[in-house]
Parts: sequence; C-alpha cells; structure tokens
Amino acid sequence: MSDAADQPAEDVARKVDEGALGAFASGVDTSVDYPLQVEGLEKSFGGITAVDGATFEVESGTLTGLIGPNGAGKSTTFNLITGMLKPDAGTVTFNGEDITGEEPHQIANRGMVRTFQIARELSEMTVLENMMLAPKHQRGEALWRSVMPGLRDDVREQEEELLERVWEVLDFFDIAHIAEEYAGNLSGGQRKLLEMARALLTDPDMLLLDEPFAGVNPTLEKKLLEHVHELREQGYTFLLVEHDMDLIMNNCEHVIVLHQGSVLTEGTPDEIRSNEEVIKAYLGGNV
Ligand SMILES: Nc1ncnc2c1ncn2[C@@H]1O[C@H](COP(=O)(O)OP(=O)(O)OP(=O)(O)O)[C@@H](O)[C@H]1O
Repeated sequence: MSDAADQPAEDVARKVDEGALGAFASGVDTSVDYPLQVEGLEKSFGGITAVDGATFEVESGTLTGLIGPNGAGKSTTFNLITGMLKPDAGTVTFNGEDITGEEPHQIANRGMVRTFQIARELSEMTVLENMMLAPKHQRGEALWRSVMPGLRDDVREQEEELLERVWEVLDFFDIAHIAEEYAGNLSGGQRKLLEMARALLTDPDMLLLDEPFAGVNPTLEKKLLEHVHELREQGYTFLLVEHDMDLIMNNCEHVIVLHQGSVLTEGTPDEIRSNEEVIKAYLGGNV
C-alpha cells in the first residue's frame, strides 16, 4: 500500500528527479497538491442524467480509484474530464487552471491523458511505429520549430530525442524486445502495456486509466501494477476506473464512490469497504 500521500512534497519531487525514467520523468509537476478538481459536474443524454453534480479532488502523487455500480457515471465523468464530452454544468480544474470544455488534445497538452485502446488500423503497425505516432501534441512544442527552414537541425534533434524517449519508455514497460512486432499480434496484457507506454510518451503529469486491467492475465496484471506504483512513486498522479474491487482496494490509497452520477462517499479502502451506504449502492454485492 502506498505511503506517498503521507510524504512531504519535497520528498516526492526528489523521487521524480531520481526516477527510473530519467530526464523525461523530470517534467512531472508535483507542485500542486490537488492537480484535478471536479466541481458540480453535470451531463444528461436526453432524459438520462449520467452525471449529476459530481464533485471531487484527486491528490498529487496518488493512485485514486473511481468506483461505482454499473451506470453510476464513471465513464461519462472520465469523458467530461478529458474533453471527450462537454459538461452541461460544472467545472474541471487541472493544475489550478480551468480546463472545462477544452478539446482532448489541449487537455493532453496540459499534461492529463487517458489511455486508449489501440485502434484497429494501428494493429497493422509495429509497436515501435505505434510509439512514434503517439505524441502528436508534444508539450512545449512550438510550431515555428517545424516550419522555419533554418531550424531543421532542431527538428532532427527533436526526432532523435523522441526516439530516445520511445526506447526509454519501451524499456521501462519491458516491451522493447517486441518493438518490431505488429500490435495486432500482442497479447491482451502486452496491448495494455503499449497503451500505457503511448500515454506516457506525451509526458503527462496525470494519467486516467479506464479498466486498464480488463482481459489481462494475472502475471501481466501484476507487472502492470508494479509499473503504475513505480510511476506513482516518481510523482505521477493516477485516477483509475476499475470493476475489480479487490484490485482497487489493494492498490489505491483513496477511493471515490460514484452513485447515480454524484459522489456517494470517499475515503481509504478500509473506510469504503465498511461503509453501509456503499454496500447498499452495490445492492448487496461484495465490496
Ligand atoms: N452517449 C450516451 N447516450 C445515452 N445515455 C448514455 C450515454 N452514455 C452514458 N449514458 C447513460 O448514462 C449513465 C451513466 O453511464 P456511464 O457509462 O457513465 O456509467 P459507468 O459508471 O461508466 O457504467 P459501467 O460501470 O457500466 O461502465 C447510464 O445510464 C448510461 O446508460
């Protein structure tokens, strides 16, 4: 179980500098205590209210779980946070700035990304090619760098840096040895590793993971979790939607429970496990 939340911010920041991912991890911004703040978020589809005043914060450097029964509004909340959907009301604040209604690429540029399933057309490309395509919107990238003729060296330098980083991330996720493999030939777990590797290439501070362990065998699940914990120790912040309750309870230091589109309660796994309201919301399911 994590203890990062209890550490002073300087300690977390120091870990970032010493991180296994070297220079590229040094971009993690650990200066904000609560990088993600969601306030009164609302979204309806016709007559169905999917998100109904959801309000919560995610603490820096934590692995926070977002749980709730089927239809509670978890996916819609993720979509509202990451700009895939526009809210009817409410605000999303990231690193102290209002990002409500911004486009997904703008939000990714700010350092918040979600993992995506590898699209079918990308299955016909190799792992390496998938990685090279990933960071379409590099943070800090200035357009003039790529269009001014006198600055071609800069572009080449950027490409070299990208390739170096690609190998660094592939190494980190132990998938460098399958760099030339077609993504379509990967196992479910290897695909999940690639999805996370692609997300990490965009140099985020915060990752939103939607069911990252679905269809992953126990060995790779363990490996994937180790990577997540390692990154969290380096200062990355995670918000995780996952149906496997044991996995949430054993790995998250903070759990937020959504029910009928709003936050029913939140707390440590132990607090959530013994909460009567949560048990009721799950209609007697095992929590
Ligand atoms: N595009 C849409 N059009 C109409 N209704 C939608 C749409 N997206 C979500 N809903 C409805 O909004 C509610 C919340 O759905 P959402 O997928 O966000 O819940 P969830 O907690 O992620 O569910 P699950 O755990 O089953 O994935 C559900 O009643 C769902 O049917």
